[in-house]
Amino acid sequence: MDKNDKIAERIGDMAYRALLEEVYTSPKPGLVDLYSNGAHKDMDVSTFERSADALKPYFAAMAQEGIKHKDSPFEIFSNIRRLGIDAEKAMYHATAGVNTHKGLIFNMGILSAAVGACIERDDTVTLYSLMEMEQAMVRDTLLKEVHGMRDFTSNGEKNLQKYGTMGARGEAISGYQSIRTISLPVMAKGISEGRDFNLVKLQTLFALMSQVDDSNIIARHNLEALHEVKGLAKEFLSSGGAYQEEAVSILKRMDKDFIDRNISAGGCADLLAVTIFLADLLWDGSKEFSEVNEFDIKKGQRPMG
Ligand SMILES: CC(C)(COP(=O)(O)OP(=O)(O)OC[C@H]1O[C@@H](n2cnc3c(N)ncnc32)[C@H](O[C@H]2O[C@H](COP(=O)(O)OP(=O)(O)OP(=O)(O)O)[C@@H](O)[C@H]2O)[C@@H]1O)[C@@H](O)C(=O)NCCC(=O)NCCS
Ligand SMILES: Nc1ncnc2[nH]cnc12
Repeated sequence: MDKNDKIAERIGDMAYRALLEEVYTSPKPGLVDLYSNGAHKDMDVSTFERSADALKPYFAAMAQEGIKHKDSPFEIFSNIRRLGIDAEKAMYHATAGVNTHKGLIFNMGILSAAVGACIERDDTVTLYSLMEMEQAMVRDTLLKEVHGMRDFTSNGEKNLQKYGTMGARGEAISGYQSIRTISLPVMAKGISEGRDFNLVKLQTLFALMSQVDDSNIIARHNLEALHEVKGLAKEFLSSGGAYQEEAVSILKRMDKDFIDRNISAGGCADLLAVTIFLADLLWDGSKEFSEVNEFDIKKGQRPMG
């Protein structure tokens, strides 16, 4: 295995671990975790584990595409879209037809490829260089697709037509603004304060739920439900969030409520997984996050231990 294969494999492994770190975060109201299947009758933790196993080689293959075509971002994106379709098929095969990570494949696939391209081009990756590469890869193509959309079949497409919300595509088009401005700073602060990582991940999830237009909530309900969930998340955060003494009992009660009402913030769960991946990739744990803007891939160095 040559150097590039090793880097691609390491990126795939980091993506894989981020998927497991996300689903193991507990208790996540309405979502699958170690205590409950949330508002999902068709999946549990083992479904996500099987899906993550199946997807790992595809994230590595997408990183390889980034490495191979570092100077032609358009080519990277068109190549990984084909891989993305194959990854979706592998996901459905591993889960017996359940959609665990369709949206995640899109966003983690794009970023895995962008990481590969940055490392091949610069021997390192920063948040800035990563998002610059990602924008060169996807922005024009996705903007054209969204503006030229005529048939609205998927949940996200129906949401776009009905409400103008952009969902997973919107995150990619914006250079993952929700992650750059909401979740990554919360996660980095929690890690640098030495807090329990499960609580840091819960705090990060709620920061996302308080602001993100989650397609899953909209598709299952409407904008009113989305605004209600954002309000509940804001309330939870303002009473101390995941770091308050009563956090777990509050979240378990909220889980029952979300299950009864079929509320699931699958999009925010995806963004949590991507945030974990980026925190692992970009932050070596030695400095305050705000000071850090040049990162090497630290072989084996992981903020989460
Ligand atoms: C570009 C696609 C993602 C198009 O998909 P779609 O048109 O459906 O667009 P969205 O609805 O916006 O996104 C689909 C999934 O993305 C996640 N998501 C939702 N909101 C956001 C957001 N604001 N930011 C980021 N990501 C978001 C979410 O995925 C997760 O939830 C799914 C599991 O939950 P569940 O409720 O069970 O979902 P369903 O089974 O659909 O509902 P039920 O029937 O159960 O009620 C799971 O997918 C998680 O990942 C949204 O569901 C993409 O699909 C596409 O076009 N792919 C083609 C290949 C490609 O372009 N690849 C690029 C390179 S890899
Ligand atoms: N833990 C989870 N539960 C439900 N949907 C999800 N989508 C991504 N992660 C999820």
